[in-house]
Amino acid sequence: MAGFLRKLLPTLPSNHDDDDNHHSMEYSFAMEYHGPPVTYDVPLAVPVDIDQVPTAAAVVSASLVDNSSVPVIQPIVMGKPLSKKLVDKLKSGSEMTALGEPVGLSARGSSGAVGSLNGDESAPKLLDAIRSSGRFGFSKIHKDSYELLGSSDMLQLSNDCKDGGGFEDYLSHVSSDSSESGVSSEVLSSEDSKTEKPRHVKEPSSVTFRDPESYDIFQEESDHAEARNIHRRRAPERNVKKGLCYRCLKGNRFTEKEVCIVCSAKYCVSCVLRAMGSMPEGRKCVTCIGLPIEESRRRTLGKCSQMLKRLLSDLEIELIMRYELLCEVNQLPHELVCVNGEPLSQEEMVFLKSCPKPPKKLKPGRYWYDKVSGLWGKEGHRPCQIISPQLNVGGQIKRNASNGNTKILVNSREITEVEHWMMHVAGIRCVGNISLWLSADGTYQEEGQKNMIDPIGNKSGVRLLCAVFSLPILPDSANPSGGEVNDPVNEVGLNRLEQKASHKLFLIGPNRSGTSTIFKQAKLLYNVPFSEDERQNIKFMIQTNLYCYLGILLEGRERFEEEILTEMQKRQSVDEPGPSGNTGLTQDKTIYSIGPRLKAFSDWLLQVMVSGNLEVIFPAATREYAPLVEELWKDAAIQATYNRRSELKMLPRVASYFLDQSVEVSKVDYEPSDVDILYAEGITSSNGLACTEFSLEDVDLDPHNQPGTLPSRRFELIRVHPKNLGDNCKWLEMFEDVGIVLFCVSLSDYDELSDGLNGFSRNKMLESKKLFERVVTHPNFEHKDFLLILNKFDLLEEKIDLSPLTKCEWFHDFTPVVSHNYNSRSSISNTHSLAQIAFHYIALKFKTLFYSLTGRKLYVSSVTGLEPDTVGEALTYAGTILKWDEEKKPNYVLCDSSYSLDTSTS
Ligand SMILES: Nc1nc2c(ncn2[C@@H]2O[C@H](COP(=O)(O)OP(=O)(O)OP(=O)(O)O)[C@@H](O)[C@H]2O)c(=O)[nH]1
Ligand SMILES: [Ca+2]
Repeated sequence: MAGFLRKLLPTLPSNHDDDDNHHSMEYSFAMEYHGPPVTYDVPLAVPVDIDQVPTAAAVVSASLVDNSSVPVIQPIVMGKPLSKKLVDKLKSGSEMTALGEPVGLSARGSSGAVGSLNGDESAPKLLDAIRSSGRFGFSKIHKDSYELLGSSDMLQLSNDCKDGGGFEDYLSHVSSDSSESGVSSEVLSSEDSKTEKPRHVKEPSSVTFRDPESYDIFQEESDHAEARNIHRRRAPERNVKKGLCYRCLKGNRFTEKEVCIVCSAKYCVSCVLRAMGSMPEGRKCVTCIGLPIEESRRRTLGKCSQMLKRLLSDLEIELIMRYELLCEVNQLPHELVCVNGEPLSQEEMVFLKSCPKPPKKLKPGRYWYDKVSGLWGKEGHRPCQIISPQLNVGGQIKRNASNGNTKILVNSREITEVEHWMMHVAGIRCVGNISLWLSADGTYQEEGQKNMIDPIGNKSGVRLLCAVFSLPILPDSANPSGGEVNDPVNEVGLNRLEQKASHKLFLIGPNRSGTSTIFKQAKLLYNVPFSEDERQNIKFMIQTNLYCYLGILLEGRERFEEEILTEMQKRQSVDEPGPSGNTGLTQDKTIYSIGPRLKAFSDWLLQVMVSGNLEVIFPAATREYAPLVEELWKDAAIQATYNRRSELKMLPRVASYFLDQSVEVSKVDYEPSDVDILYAEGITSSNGLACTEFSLEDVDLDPHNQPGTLPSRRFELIRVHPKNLGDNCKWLEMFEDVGIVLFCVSLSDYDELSDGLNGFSRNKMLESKKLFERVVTHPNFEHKDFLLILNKFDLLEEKIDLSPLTKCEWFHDFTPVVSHNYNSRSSISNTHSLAQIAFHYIALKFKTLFYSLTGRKLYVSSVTGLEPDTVGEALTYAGTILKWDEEKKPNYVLCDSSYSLDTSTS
């Protein structure tokens, strides 16, 4: 509208003055008079006070437009390709009157359709697409909607213009307009077109009346200064009630809608094509054409909704999505990306984006870049990817770029704790004040030294870590590019973690509380297969454990044998005092005695165990010793020892499960079953960290919902062994983005002693409590939900009758009122067993403790890790808690997911 005013009042200051100078202006200006004084009255030219000129205010609310019959002057938007009808009219030279349809020229320079054909590298492709499509039209569009130019029309038109010599100028005029000031409400005026009108084009009238319904949105011309900074310009905010279509103001939040990538206006299926036109820059309201996109929508570029796909043909969609991705105005503004403290120049941005491995999902922001290794991350954060090294972009990397505090310098940058931990896990031990060089091929080198340290990407444990922490994976010999291709862990881990918004469940508990059992149970429960690698590891672990169990048996055997021999000697000395020279060798034999061959094996095995080398020797030695295991197991002495296994404190409960099938298990070709895997002690990866993903159907908070109709959510279960958390659990800080902490405590701990260092042992429940306190109070978990898993309920049931709970001093006030019905379990009355009462008591102890530490509520589950049901219930519970959390937060999700909502309407 300001443009319109300008035509009437040529003296108005205009931000197009520069451009206007190119054109022959037919205005006359009054000059200041310098001549002699005059005697007659001079007619006064009163300066125009702009504020006094009556103008119609722009309609702000679309609701006013909706049902009014007032003719509305609509700004003409230049970003629209000419409609077929219009082109015909232009060619035939027919009168252009008040048009019942929107008018536009595809002439917005680099941002419009024609413009992108001129300037864009993709231009040939786009042209080809248009050419090969022959007559290209939005065939599916209803009624009087817009049509994209057919190829011949478009070429014809531009030829026409070239002949006339004016259209090109016109294009450049408009394009400089759009890039400098970006005015989207330019009015095609008689003055503008007088000198540059295309040959066959009749002069359009200066005021164009249009269908009041064609646009709801008005944009005021931005003021001059503001307009020069294209990135600060935004489409105006509009007050449309949530859920309504911005054009027809109908619908609700479940109505399928398409969103403008600039102003986030949402349009329903019947309005979207009218509101967005032919989309020369992708999905933008026509009034938003030429404006930079809303950065938060960058990730949705090129991702078309189902709704649009139904309205348009595949080819049209493809083209629009390509415009959306490639047109210049939608590109990330280079100066908004800062690398090592310096904003990028246009050239640097091109450099960065066209290198072999450009940063993925680049957004405006501040980044650091290690040119030597190619590591790339957000300023103040750990590395998040590896891009091509040696790019000449940004400034020099700073020591504190990633805000590390390890005193370990890698390529002049102080690395973060998580990187330090990774190096630690990878076997690169380094402590304070060391400076390393990490080259792009993944080798470390100490500054000033020649020897290389192995590429750390090689180790599978490290890869897993990288995946869990979304760290980039350094290249290694098998995968020199370090890329994601052919990299299963990275593929499955890193990428998936990034893509799916999965909730992280963080499982932790003291040694032997059963976290690995629960982890494995979850995998079995949700059918997450164990990888070949994992199976192999588990097999080796089971076999190694078997030798350990055998060792414990053999040690027991020795003890039992000695006991009997001492007994016998005592008896002998009592029976026949005096020198005992004539007692035969046969008398030394007991039921616990073994032959020399097995004795030699036994001695060797026990020696190995004492030296702590069991894991080094096995499973490699399995082939060699398998026959001996069979012989040993079948030996009467071993069987006799095994029968007294309850006296062997060292022998874990699960041992008998594996010992019973020791012949099978010891074989080279042994394949562990699911139950074997579940019962196996220890977990696959040596660093005690494991993660798995699974889906859970959404927990039903609404009782009216049909079962099975709920969407499922992705969960990621991460299990960490406390021994890998360092002193005072300092590594916990790396698990900042977990959704909920599952803290596992074994209920059977209460009467057990830990085998503490230096012979100092403590009650295990108190140890568990200590770790619980440490984790709960860790600053990282300040606002996290905690679900306490009280595990091994079966063991509690087993022993509570024999061993009172008060054996643990923390539980000194446990005085259950055992009801009279307690012993008659069949009684219908709702009596709790002593174990259940104890469970509730322990749960309350932890809840009280948690509340005193955090002021929040602790959730508790009773679990038997070896039984799938209880584990499943606990995990579902964790999911429900997370869901409650989401419900508590304002619901942005529904509105923003309007792309994907596939609920059909009208
Ligand atoms: N009876 C019974 N045993 C269980 C239960 N959960 C785990 N266990 C056993 O307890 C032992 C320790 O369990 P893990 O899952 O290995 O414990 P952890 O927390 O991983 O501890 P680490 O062994 O130190 O890694 C294993 O022998 C399990 O089979 C349970 O609910 N009931
Ligand atoms: Ca274990």
